[in-house]
Amino acid sequence: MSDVLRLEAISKTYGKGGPAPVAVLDGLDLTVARGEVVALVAPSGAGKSTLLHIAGLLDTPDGGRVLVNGRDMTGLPDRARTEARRRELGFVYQFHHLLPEFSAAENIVLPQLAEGVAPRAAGARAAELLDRVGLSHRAHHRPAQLSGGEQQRVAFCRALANQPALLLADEPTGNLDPATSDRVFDMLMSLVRDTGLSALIATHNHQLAGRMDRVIRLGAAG
Ligand SMILES: Nc1ncnc2c1ncn2[C@@H]1O[C@H](COP(=O)(O)OP(=O)(O)OP(=O)(O)O)[C@@H](O)[C@H]1O
Repeated sequence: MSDVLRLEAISKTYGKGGPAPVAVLDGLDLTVARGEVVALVAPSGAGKSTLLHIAGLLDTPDGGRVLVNGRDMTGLPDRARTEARRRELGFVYQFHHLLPEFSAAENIVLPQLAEGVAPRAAGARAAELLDRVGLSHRAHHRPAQLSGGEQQRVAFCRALANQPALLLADEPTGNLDPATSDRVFDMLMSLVRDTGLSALIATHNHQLAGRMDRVIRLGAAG
């Protein structure tokens, strides 16, 4: 079986050894299989961001193992983790975090150049991705010239630019009004499905969660 992501017995406590430790994750197991789209539903404070940071190699657990594409990332030096993050993972956040001084296309080209892709090929990939989300006509606009939904669609393209093995998304449409959220989420899902991408997508929206292959609930409610 090939799991793109495997979290084994993950535990995390903030402020360990201090006066007010907060145990957030305690022996958590989670897998995302190749091609699978998994929803992560959690009440506020249950540890969703903590989990995504650990899965995204941005934070380390106190105990347990993180495997990406079968490779144990636990205990790797920072540099190797950063490299794995850039090569294998794509991120989408609630807010787009696009570079304001660059155009939509440039925001998708830049991460590819950082990975050594030739400028012409990077440009072609950006154009193809923008076309898929219906934004070819906005390629040369800067983020401030785009609507919230358009900005988020560009952020999806950027996350997919280097063809990651796994997409991690934290409330990717949480910042948008409900109608726009539905439309933009549809685009994300078809982009993910068309490219056979695996994804772990945190959302408070149960309707959106229900459209994914599997729902994982964290914490008591959810
Ligand atoms: N650096 C930290 N030090 C101490 N406690 C922390 C720290 N970061 C997070 N926490 C606590 O850990 C718990 C989980 O935080 P986390 O950000 O993972 O929650 P979340 O599920 O993403 O919440 P939300 O949906 O509201 O963003 C919360 O109770 C939070 O207060």
